Parts: sequence; C-alpha cells; structure tokens
Amino acid sequence: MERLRRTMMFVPGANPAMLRDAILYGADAVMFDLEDAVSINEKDSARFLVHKALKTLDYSKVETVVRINALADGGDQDIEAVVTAGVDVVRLPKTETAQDIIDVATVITDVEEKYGIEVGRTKMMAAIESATGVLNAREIAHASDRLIGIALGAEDYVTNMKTKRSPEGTELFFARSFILHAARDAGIAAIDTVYSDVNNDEGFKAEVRLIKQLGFDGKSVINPRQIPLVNEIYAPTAAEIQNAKETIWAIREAEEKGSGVVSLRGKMIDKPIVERAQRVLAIARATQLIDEEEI
Ligand SMILES: CC(=O)SCCNC(=O)CCNC(=O)[C@H](O)C(C)(C)COP(=O)(O)OP(=O)(O)OC[C@H]1O[C@@H](n2cnc3c(N)ncnc32)[C@H](O)[C@@H]1OP(=O)(O)O
Ligand SMILES: O=C([O-])CC(=O)C(=O)O
Ligand SMILES: [Mg+2]
Repeated sequence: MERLRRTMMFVPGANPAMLRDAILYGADAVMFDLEDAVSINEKDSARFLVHKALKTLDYSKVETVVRINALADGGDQDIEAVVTAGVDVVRLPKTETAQDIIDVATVITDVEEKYGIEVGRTKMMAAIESATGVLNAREIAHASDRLIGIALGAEDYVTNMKTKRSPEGTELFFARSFILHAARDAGIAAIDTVYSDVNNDEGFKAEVRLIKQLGFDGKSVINPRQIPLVNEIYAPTAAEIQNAKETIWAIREAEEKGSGVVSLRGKMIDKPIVERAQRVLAIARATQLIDEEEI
C-alpha cells in the first residue's frame, strides 16, 4: 500500500511552539512553511528554526514536508537548509511549468551531492496555484522522478482567476479535475487545497466529502482540529469493509471455478471492482480498522 496522505498540516515556519507540537496531532504529514505564512523580515529566522526542528525532533512515521520560497526569493537557501536536515519532501509553491520543477530538482541534486546525501533521497511536490499552472499540470506531474504528488493551492488560484471561493467549489471544479487527471496519469498523489474558514466544521466536512468523491488522496490542512474530520470521512465504513471482504471472497470462489466474473447480491464483480475492494481493505488495514492478517 502506498503511503497515506490524507492530511498535510501547514505549520508557520517562524512559530517555534507550533513547530515543536506539530507532530502531536496525528497528521499524516507536517508541512513547515517558509513561504506565505512567513513575513519577509522573518524569512531567515524561520529557515533556521525549520532546519533545527527537522534535525532535532523525532518525526517517526510522520512525513516531513517544507514549503520553500521560489528560487528567485531565497528558495536555494531554503533547499540547502532543509535537505541537509533530512526533510522528506520539498514543496514548490506557485509552480507554473515543468521547468520550475526541473530547476528546483537540480538545486536539490547539487545539495545532496555537496553533502554526501544519497541523490534522489529528497522527494518533491508541486503546488499549482494559477491558470498557467493548471494548464501545464500534466507536464509538471511528469517533470521529475522526485515528485510524489501535486497539490492545488486554491487561494492564489481563485485570485488569479478573478473570482473567490464558494461553499460549492464550482470555481475549482476544472482545476481539481485537471490536477487529478495529471496526478493519476503520472501515478503520483493528488492533494487538495486548504480550507481557510477554520471554525466552519460543516463547510469543511462538505468540502472533504466532495474531494474524496472526486478521488483526491487527501487535503492540505491549516489547523489540528481539521485532522480528525478528514480521517473520519476518509475512513472506510463498516459496510464498505464488509462489502470489500465479500467481494474478495466471491471472486476467489469464482476463480477457483475458472471464472473472472461473478455476481454478488445482483451486482457484477470483475477486475476493477476487485481492485477497488482491495484498496478499501488496504486503507482499513493501514488505519487499523482490520487486522494485518485479516483477509
Ligand atoms: C493560503 C495559504 O498559504 S495557507 C498556508 C499557510 N497558513 C498557515 O500555515 C496557517 C496555519 N494555521 C494557523 O496559523 C492557525 O491555525 C490559525 C491562525 C489559522 C488559527 O489560529 P488559532 O485560532 O490560534 O488556532 P487554535 O486556537 O485552533 O489553536 C489551538 C492549538 O493548536 C495549535 N495550532 C493551531 N494551528 C496549528 C498549526 N497549523 N500547526 C501547529 N499547531 C497549530 C495552536 O498553537 C494552539 O496550541 P496551544 O493550545 O498549545 O496554544
Ligand atoms: O496550497 C494551499 O492549499 C495553500 C495556498 O498556498 C493557497 O491556497 O494559495
Ligand atoms: Mg498560495
């Protein structure tokens, strides 16, 4: 099973208390921010704090991500600071073209070589936050073997599109769909954008249901309270788990009889349906909803 990336929590890089406690809330990934959550005069101290946090804290199973600045705005210094501290993933914001990714990947390679770090160890993500970025999403998603995913950055995107976010997310439908297709085409993760109305749990849950149904692997979050809400919606229900088990049992029985198709309670089961059932069970296993050995 690929790594779970249901929640990626932004943590402002200049806030030592938040950096220290970020690990405690159960996010699949913590994403330390050196870009828009950090004011210009705090950029250097944030870079230093994030380097220290990555070096000294124990992240065990939590994936570490750092959102860097553009190369023209100190991104090369950010890369040196975080790659030498062992970050798992470098996230490039406002990615417009495949060349943006190639340029960052080249700087990462230089730093890995300079410090004797295995070349390719540091992974990357691209955040897509403009019309140009969306239209180039397919090339971006294929731009480097380092890429583990692409993400939508909707606040900047709607600004670029001269609109604003709505509860229904109509204005994001094309960008979400296109980014998802690009990610699936490249075989990498698709991560949805933040929900900024941090005290509106009902609105947040409606958005999470929508992006799960579209097919996103998970969502960037900005507050610890959003983490359990995502996990609850992403967890397979007892009925879904039972149905997945019955699907596997039914197809095993059919295969023993030499057939690749069977019907379960009037519904046809064949290869893609079996694949979906296997994914439900893999998520159930990864989230301890069923035992490792079960089925
Ligand atoms: C468009 C973009 O670029 S989005 C990405 C950049 N933005 C960010 O990184 C913002 C991250 N989030 C935050 O800074 C905050 O959650 C805010 C400003 C949105 C809300 O702040 P608050 O109202 O103070 O949050 P809240 O009262 O829920 O905080 C509860 C606890 O969680 C902690 N916490 C809140 N958000 C975070 C976070 N993102 N990471 C780590 N800890 C956090 C608080 O420090 C507080 O801890 P304490 O109880 O030990 O004091
Ligand atoms: O990447 C994100 O979700 C946050 C962000 O920068 C944006 O929405 O502009
Ligand atoms: Mg942004």
